[in-house]
Amino acid sequence: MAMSVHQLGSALPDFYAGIKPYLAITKAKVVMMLVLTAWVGLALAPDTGRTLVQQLMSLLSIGLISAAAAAVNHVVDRNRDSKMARTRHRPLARQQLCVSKALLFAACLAIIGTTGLLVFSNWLCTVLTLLALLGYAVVYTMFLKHMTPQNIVIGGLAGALPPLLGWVSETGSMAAEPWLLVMIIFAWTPPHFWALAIAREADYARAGTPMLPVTHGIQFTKLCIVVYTLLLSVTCVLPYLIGMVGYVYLATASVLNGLFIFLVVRLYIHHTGQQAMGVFRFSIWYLLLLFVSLFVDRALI
Ligand code: HEM
Ligand SMILES: CC(C)=CCC/C(C)=C/CC/C(C)=C/COP(=O)(O)OP(=O)(O)O
Repeated sequence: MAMSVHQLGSALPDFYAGIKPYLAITKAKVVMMLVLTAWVGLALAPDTGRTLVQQLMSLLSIGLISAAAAAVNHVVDRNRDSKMARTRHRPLARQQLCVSKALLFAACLAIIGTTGLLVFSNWLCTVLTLLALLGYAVVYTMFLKHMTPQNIVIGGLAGALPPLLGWVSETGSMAAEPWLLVMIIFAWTPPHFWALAIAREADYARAGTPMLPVTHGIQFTKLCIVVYTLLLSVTCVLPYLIGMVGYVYLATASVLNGLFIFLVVRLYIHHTGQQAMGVFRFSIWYLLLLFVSLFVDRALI
């Protein structure tokens, strides 16, 4: 029987309430950023004559596998998440979604994503994306995160891989250029995360997670943030130096790096929790604008 407009109007909120917990465990905004960086890797790769549909389906598949990794992270961390103010509202921490449903959802995302990559991309891209999934969901979430304050430095490699995944989805082989983009995200991750960890230090201490500000103190963490931000600024110049991109990128990167260095040095000198959150929020804009500038630069050449 056809549904009336009135019935449809009341069914839609119910449907949304049903899928909301599933959406929440995908870390959708982070995944969108990961897909953007994969897209840039794809756009900068040599043209191999693939169709737009093949390219978009490859990016979608990388996004689905990343979302699966995020869902597993929610399952594994549900008890610790329930002890932290920032994460205690999460569906698994609040027992609003059960483990088996979340794992089934993650498996579906991973299977659809893997099939998508095999059909629309190539085996090397598929294997590397699955390695990134394991790197984040197993190596980082199950082991490193709870073992060492270097957790996010080593585990950060998984989140840094998407530009390489995008490139390889296009070419079927690795090259130095996408590795430079991986290195940029790799160097960006510690300032990105440690700024937040400083602001949320008490939360991490309560959950017993050995994040750097908890184990080595806030002042030392701020020093590490400054060191990684300087390393990031140097790494950012490399794509220009090897002729991969031009002045639009270089100018954008210079302004962004200048601002980032200013903010982290200011944080080092006089610290407030508010400034640490400012650095964290800026880090997200930084990566977004840097990768958009790579894209624009290439489009203008
Ligand atoms: C091991 C590596 C990383 C760690 C530990 C980390 C940690 C975090 C944490 C704890 C948050 C806050 C989430 C919240 O408010 O609940 C966050 C937010 C975010 N991260 Fe990362 N991150 C990492 C890597 C990345 C990577 C590689 C990207 C993208 C390329 C990224 C993009 C973002 C974005 C866009 C947000 C904001 C999300 C929002 O507003 O909901 N992160 N990150
Ligand atoms: C296939 C592929 C590219 C996989 C990468 C997957 C992925 C979602 C990486 C993002 C890294 C991230 C948000 C880490 C935070 O985890 P956390 O547990 O420290 O943060 P939380 O406390 O907010 O959960």
